[in-house]
This record gives sequence, structure tokens and C-alpha cells, in this order.
Amino acid sequence: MSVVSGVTVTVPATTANLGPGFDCIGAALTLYNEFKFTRLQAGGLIIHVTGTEAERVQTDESNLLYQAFVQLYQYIEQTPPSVKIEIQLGVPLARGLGSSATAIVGGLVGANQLAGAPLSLLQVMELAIAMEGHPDNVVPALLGGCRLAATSQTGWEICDIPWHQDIVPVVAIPDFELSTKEARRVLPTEVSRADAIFNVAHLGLLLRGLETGKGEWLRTALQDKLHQPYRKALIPGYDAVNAAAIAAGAYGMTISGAGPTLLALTNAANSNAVETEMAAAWKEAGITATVRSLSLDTQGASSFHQG
Ligand SMILES: Nc1ncnc2c1ncn2[C@@H]1O[C@H](COP(=O)(O)OP(=O)(O)O)[C@@H](O)[C@H]1O
Ligand SMILES: N[C@@H](CCOP(=O)(O)O)C(=O)O
Repeated sequence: MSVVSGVTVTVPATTANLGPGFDCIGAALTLYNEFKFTRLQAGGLIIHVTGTEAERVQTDESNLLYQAFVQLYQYIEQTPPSVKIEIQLGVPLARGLGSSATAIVGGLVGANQLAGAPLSLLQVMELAIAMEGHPDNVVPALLGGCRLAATSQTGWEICDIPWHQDIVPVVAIPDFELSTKEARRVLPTEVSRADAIFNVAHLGLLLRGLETGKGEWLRTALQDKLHQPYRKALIPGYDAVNAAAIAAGAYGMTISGAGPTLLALTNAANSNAVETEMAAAWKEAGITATVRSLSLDTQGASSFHQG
């Protein structure tokens, strides 16, 4: 194992759940955080953060990226090295675009590379899922693409979900935060059989809709009964933005991750109109939002050594 002096890790944002796939499906998007790790000879911990909302990220040992970094060293039973971490933020915080997943994946991958890659990708993935508590954002952040994760007898079965090339994800990111912890607190611990059946059927339809790009299937498939009915109330303007997206030609709209970002699926011909109308509907509701058409990231986390 060769020990390197520095490594830069790039990790994509994610959109988890995609409607009915609560806690099991997510897709990586072309929006990125970059994390640069450099060994320090003098000892200590230095964290520098740049980018939008940089002042909101912790710069001490409580930083989530650093906690993941330490976690990997604990797992391999080594003392973490003193390190300087430079964070370039491209993924907005606490918006349902997997910023915490980028930090967990970035910290684990950075530590693994600095340590000379003692862990396999599968081991890193298992650590990431354990830290985040659910697989649907860390798995696509690490591996790229759209991924379904299911528990197996021995661990996790990860399935690559085909994403039709015509499907364009549009994210409408409001200027307020909603922590995943808070958005999980409003969910019931038990659901009815009818709601469970509803989600099973809609997730099946979603997989076929994503594969074929068939708009009618996607519109129906993005419905969900496990989380959205409870979370909608935390997102002012949800119904108006949904109606505006559909009127502008989106197949459907759903909450991205735990919210408050809203995700519309559409095609290239309608994506500009969908962007404009979602932003306008939110403005009408008194909320400023950044709306962007993105693509599926197919690579996942990537890293290169500095020396
Ligand atoms: N680049 C980062 N470095 C360190 N911590 C981060 C970073 N990005 C996010 N976090 C942590 O994750 C929190 C947001 O996580 P969470 O509520 O799950 O929202 P999200 O939907 O964005 O993942 C932030 O408040 C911060 O504590
Ligand atoms: N399945 C989770 C996904 C959380 O994703 P995030 O991007 O908001 O961190 C949930 O819905 O709670």
C-alpha cells in the first residue's frame, strides 16, 4: 500500500426517493462538491470552505466530512493523520440534494485514498450507508447513475436503474433550508397496507417509466404515500409549483430527497419552460428559488492524488 500526501475527491449531488422509492432509490446529478485533503506535518486540523453558504459549514472536528474521514481510519484501526481539508461547495446545504451524502462519501473516499486504498468500493459503500442511515443518496453519490438498494441476506444488493436519455431532471432549489432530520421527524412510523401497496405498484411503474421515458407512466409513477403527503406541509407553495411544472410540460414533480428542493422530470423540449414556470410559481408564493436543468451523473465520486 503506497501512502499519498494529498488527494482531491469530487462527489455529485443526488436526488433521492424519486417519489415512491423512499429510502431505496436515488440518482446522481451533475452538480458537485470538491474536497481536497493534504497531509499536515505540523499536526492539527485545518478546514477551509469556499462557495455559496460556506460560512454555514463547521470548520472543527464536528465537520461531517472530517467525521467520515476519522470513521474510515477507525475502521482500519489506524490513527487519522493531521490534515488540511479544502471544501469547494457546489451542492447547496440542507436542500434535499444530498449535501450530507457528498460529505460522508467524500470523507470516506478521501481517507481511503490517503491511506493507500485498503478498503474496496463495496466496503466504503457499506460504511457510507451505515453513517447516513439509508442508502438512497450515498450509493448514487459514490457510484453514479440511478441506483436501487435493497438489503440482502449478507448486506446490500445494488441495482443500476436504466435512465432514458430523453429524461431531463429539473431542480427547483428554494432559498430556505430543511434538515433531513426534521423532515424525517414528521413521518409516521407505521403505514397502512393500502399505502404500502400503492408505493410498491408506483415504484414498479417508476422503474419502467425511467427506462422507457414514457411520460404518462412517469406522471403516475412519481406519486407516493409514504413521505410526500406529510412533507408537503413543510414546503410552502408545493401545490402551485407542481401545477406550474405540469402545465409547462413536465411529466411530473416530486420532492427531491427530504426536500425542500422540488424535482420535475421532463424532456429537453420543455425544460426551459418548466424552469421558468416553477421559478415564477415559487416567486408568487413569496419564495426565491434557483431552478436548473441538470443531467444524470454517471461516474459518481472520483479522486486524484496530489503526490
Ligand atoms: N460539504 C460539507 N462539509 C461538511 N458538512 C456538510 C457538508 N455538506 C453538508 N454537510 C452537513 O450536512 C448537513 C445537511 O444535511 P441534511 O440535513 O441531510 O441535508 P441534505 O439534504 O443537504 O443532505 C449540513 O447542515 C452540514 O452539517
Ligand atoms: N430517503 C431520505 C433521503 C434524504 O436525502 P437528502 O438528500 O435530503 O439528504 C429521506 O427522504 O429522508
